[in-house]
Amino acid sequence: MAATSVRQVNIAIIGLGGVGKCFLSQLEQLAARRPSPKLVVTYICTSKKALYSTDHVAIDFRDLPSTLAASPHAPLPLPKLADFLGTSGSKTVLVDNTSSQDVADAYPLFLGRGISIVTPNKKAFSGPYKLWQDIFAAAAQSGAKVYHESSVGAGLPVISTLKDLVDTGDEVTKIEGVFSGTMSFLFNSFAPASGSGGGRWSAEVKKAKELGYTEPDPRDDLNGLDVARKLTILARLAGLPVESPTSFPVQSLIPKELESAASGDEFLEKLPAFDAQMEETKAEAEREGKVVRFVGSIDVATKQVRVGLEKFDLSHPIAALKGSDNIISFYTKRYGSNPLIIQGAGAGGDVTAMGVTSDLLKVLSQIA
Ligand SMILES: NC(=O)C1=CN([C@@H]2O[C@H](COP(=O)(O)OP(=O)(O)OC[C@H]3O[C@@H](n4cnc5c(N)ncnc54)[C@H](OP(=O)(O)O)[C@@H]3O)[C@@H](O)[C@H]2O)C=CC1
Ligand SMILES: N[C@@H](CC=O)C(=O)O
Ligand code: NA
Repeated sequence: MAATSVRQVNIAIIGLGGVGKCFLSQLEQLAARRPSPKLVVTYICTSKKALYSTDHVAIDFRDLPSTLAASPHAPLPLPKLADFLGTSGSKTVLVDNTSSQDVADAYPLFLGRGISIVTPNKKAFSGPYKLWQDIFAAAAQSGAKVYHESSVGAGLPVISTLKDLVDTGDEVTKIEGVFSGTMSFLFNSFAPASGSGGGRWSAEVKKAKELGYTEPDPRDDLNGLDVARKLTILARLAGLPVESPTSFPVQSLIPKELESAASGDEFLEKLPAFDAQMEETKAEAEREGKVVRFVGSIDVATKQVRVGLEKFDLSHPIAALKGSDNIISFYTKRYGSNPLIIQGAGAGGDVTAMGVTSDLLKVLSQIA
């Protein structure tokens, strides 16, 4: 019997933080379970260091991040990286585990060179509408694939579900819910529906960062921009050409006095002095027998997108969420008045990396 040939796909990884490390561990397990195609990691970098060799030899990533810290290489500039990956002679998938706008802006370049992309980074898909168009045009032209499931709801099947609804001809009329793992965690612990417990707002923010739920700079969660980015992505997939995440009303929870904080660390240090503001927001809802939660909605017919605080009865499913759970309801013509609902952890390294790894599997099934 003839031996089965083992095809090879090269993998390049940018970003090795909370999500990147979990992705690497899932990749190792995947490679062990599935001998074909052979997955060869040829490039890994953080913002400071890179591991690669000019002859595209497989990187042994078992001793990371210490080997990476000891590497003499700085990351390749992105156009050089596109050359390096585009000339390897093998199909290549770039995994962007950063929240970098620069890396996101280079997606059309990579895709145009035939390099597929999987990523939890929201910046490319929620940036200027022109970038969105360039990304999908470059992919269509070269045949490279681009998947970003974890850019909304972490590993929850939010994007794939919305694409399936649209691609099968359903009409999405409204999307609403809790889209931030950080905001969900903060309000579920600061203002639980049970009424008991509830730590100080600033302490809960610190905890959310330690648990790996927040953006690298937690102000990007608290100013509502992270949710606005997710709604921009979903609105575009539902057919609304939203120009940017700042083109609709977004409520910020950053105290006015801290808007000019020089860094995320300075912001966290000064936040305890403003706990009374969130205590008042919580108390106001309690006086009405409700809890406050941070939500978003897209009304496709009226083209209205909004992000901010709302009060909910204690019996409402949004009031009863736990931990970092997201809940996302899709109202469509087919589903009528009972929406299709997706609920579960919406932040955290492992669940986010799961979305990235499953995107990689989708790409492999099409290119290898
Ligand atoms: N954490 C979560 O629950 C979720 C995260 N996401 C998204 O996943 C992505 C990663 O998040 P997370 O792992 O938590 O973030 P981290 O801050 O933990 O890690 C980011 C990594 O990216 C690297 N990096 C940043 N900029 C660059 C650059 N220009 N070139 C190379 N490397 C760079 C950083 O390197 P260095 O260490 O040198 O700075 C670091 O290794 C983000 O886009 C986030 O929005 C999506 C859903 C959920
Ligand atoms: N910071 C984000 C991470 C996932 O997108 C969140 O809290 O939801
Ligand atoms: Na998702």
